[in-house]
Amino acid sequence: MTSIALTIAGSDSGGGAGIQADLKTFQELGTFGTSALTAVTAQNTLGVHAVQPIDTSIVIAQLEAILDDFTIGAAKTGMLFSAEIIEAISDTLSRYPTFPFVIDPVMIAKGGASLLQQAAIVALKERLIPMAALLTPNIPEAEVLAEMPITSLSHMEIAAKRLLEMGAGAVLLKGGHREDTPFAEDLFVSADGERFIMKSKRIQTKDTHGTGCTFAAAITAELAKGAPMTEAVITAKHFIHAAIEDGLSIGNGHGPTNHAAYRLRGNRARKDVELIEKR
Ligand SMILES: Nc1ncnc2c1ncn2[C@@H]1O[C@H](COP(=O)(O)OP(=O)(O)O)[C@@H](O)[C@H]1O
Ligand SMILES: Cc1ncc(COP(=O)(O)OP(=O)(O)O)c(N)n1
Repeated sequence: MTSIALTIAGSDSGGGAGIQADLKTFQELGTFGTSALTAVTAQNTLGVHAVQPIDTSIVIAQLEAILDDFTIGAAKTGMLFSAEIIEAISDTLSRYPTFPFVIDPVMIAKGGASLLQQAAIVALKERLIPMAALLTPNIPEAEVLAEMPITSLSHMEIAAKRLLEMGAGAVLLKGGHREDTPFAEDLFVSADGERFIMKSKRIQTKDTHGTGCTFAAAITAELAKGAPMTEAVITAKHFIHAAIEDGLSIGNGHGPTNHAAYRLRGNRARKDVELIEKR
């Protein structure tokens, strides 16, 4: 049976992040990708030049077209831009059968451009996070949502707990932005009381455009295929590690991660580059 995944996100004309990264990742992990576009960005490896949100009626129409026809195995969100778009997504999804829903609370692009209006943060917290099977903030996003600074693993623990209290089924707090460790350490906690850390070496590279989108899309693809949440996030960590390690040095800024790397390695984790630490 074909597993179908859905991304609700913005377009990155440069192809490294956003809808493009999500669809490539869905394909690489053997799922059929569908998409509802929330915004168009004129973007490349150097930054975002322009942003045009999609009219909410068109966001709703895209979701209805997909959900009226397909059985979605899992979905994710990326760039959502405005409170109006978030509310439209929440209202529309509420009218359909549920599926595992991954919220990647995208706020700011690598070059500093805003991908979420300040006024949309309340809508994100109140309307979308309670619908999430998994919330995947990076450190700056978790700092905004949990309203606290995060500079250590113990801060991550406190913030993740606060985010769980907002109603998500689980939180994967990504540690890529940590400066106090040579590791890329992500903390997973769930409302069911599960907790573990996924730890890999930090790769020295500038080619990390789209890491967050790709990671959340890989989790979504695995969930769409029916993997339990824990297995989905572990497989996705291997996927993103390979994608960063074999990152593409194209363009003049931060090159994109290599979505094909995990498949080219035979869809297997390499023990020498990845350590999963369960506590
Ligand atoms: N330099 C790196 N080396 C290895 N893994 C990394 C590196 N940077 C980020 N990661 C991993 O990539 C994933 C995305 O993380 P992060 O960079 O924190 O998110 P975002 O792209 O949303 O800012 C996480 O699993 C993180 O640990
Ligand atoms: C259209 C669009 N959506 C999301 C992002 C942010 O992507 P992310 O994976 O967090 O990667 P960086 O921007 O940090 O490289 C984006 N840039 N564009």
